[in-house]
Amino acid sequence: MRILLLGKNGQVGWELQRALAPLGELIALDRRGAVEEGMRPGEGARLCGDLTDLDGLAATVDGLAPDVIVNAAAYTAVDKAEAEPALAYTINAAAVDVLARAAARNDALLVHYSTDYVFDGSGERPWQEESPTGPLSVYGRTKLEGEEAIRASGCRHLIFRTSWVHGARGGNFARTMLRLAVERERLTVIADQIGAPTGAELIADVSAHAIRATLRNSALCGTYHLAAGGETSWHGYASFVIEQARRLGAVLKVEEIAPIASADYPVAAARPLNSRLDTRHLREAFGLHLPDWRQGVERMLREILE
Ligand SMILES: NC(=O)C1=CN([C@@H]2O[C@H](COP(=O)(O)OP(=O)(O)OC[C@H]3O[C@@H](n4cnc5c(N)ncnc54)[C@H](OP(=O)(O)O)[C@@H]3O)[C@@H](O)[C@H]2O)C=CC1
Ligand SMILES: Cc1cn([C@H]2C[C@H](O)[C@@H](COP(=O)(O)OP(=O)(O)O[C@H]3O[C@@H](C)C(=O)[C@@H](O)[C@H]3O)O2)c(=O)[nH]c1=O
Ligand SMILES: [Mg+2]
Repeated sequence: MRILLLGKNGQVGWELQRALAPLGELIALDRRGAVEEGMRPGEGARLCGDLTDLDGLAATVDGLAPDVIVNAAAYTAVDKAEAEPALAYTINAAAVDVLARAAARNDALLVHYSTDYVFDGSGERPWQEESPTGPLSVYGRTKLEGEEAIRASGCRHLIFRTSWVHGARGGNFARTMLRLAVERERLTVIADQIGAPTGAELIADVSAHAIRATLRNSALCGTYHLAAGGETSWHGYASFVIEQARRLGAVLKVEEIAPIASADYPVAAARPLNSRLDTRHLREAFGLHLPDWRQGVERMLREILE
């Protein structure tokens, strides 16, 4: 079996390199691409991993004819996307459309990631897969357009909507809090946005299990919510990170972590207040357990700090 992984050096992509390796021959690309190994030096074809190169991307999938395409690449700078909507659209929607059509042509399974930011954040009930969407930001809107392109293409697919991703490698909220806690005595952190921090390791491992199951049973194809168990606010998340980091011996300057409202934290892109994702469909379809978010965060902190 041949697997094509795009975005291999992002938080999720990095963990997928590990989790997908035992499933088959893995061709992992970042935006710089690679040269396919030929029989003789210089003979290999150029492999494109750049999601802004739509023709290169289609040619790469057709050339490799993979059994599975896993797309971990995305435009993830939420505030910056408000000023760069065209680029965000190309990477999060147009390129995904190209991948979905190529998957359909090559009868490949397409695995893709989406976000809690496709929802408008109203209410307090966890969102289900079929709940009405209503993105508040360019990032959320372009991610939703990517999902819709996949569903319209007719390709076999798995779309995993996840939330608040963290990994030991790459930029994320926990790392930002650790950095600020060294520099400042007081942090102000939003306490009225509720969701679940989810580890890139967990996402990658669940993806590998789900891919194996779906290759044996196409009825499992579809859109699933994939987030760690439990819920918290960004303030609760920050407080846990600081407390655990101290327990692990980190020397931090911070003395106060003040809870604030979203309205008191002006940013370019609006975020949903309710980012809770109901993961029952995923757990039941694949027979998996999703551990509490604290477990993944603690593990990441150990990896960073010990
Ligand atoms: N991060 C989060 O909190 C959440 C993420 N998601 C989704 O999960 C998936 C994985 O996210 P995550 O791993 O955290 O994201 P990261 O930002 O860590 O990784 C995204 C990767 O995409 C790459 N990329 C960006 N533009 C291009 C391009 N034009 N061509 C090729 N690669 C490109 C980046 O490369 P480079 O480093 O070179 O820019 C980076 O390696 C995404 O679909 C994201 O939307 C969903 C919910 C939450
Ligand atoms: C740095 C900082 C952020 N915040 C707030 C802003 C924001 O609402 C929240 C998180 O900040 P971030 O910039 O990490 O958030 P953001 O980049 O919006 O994170 C999102 O990324 C995309 C890719 C997703 O798909 C989402 O699931 C989510 O993880 O915390 C504070 O309240 N205080 C602070 O000091
Ligand atoms: Mg961010």
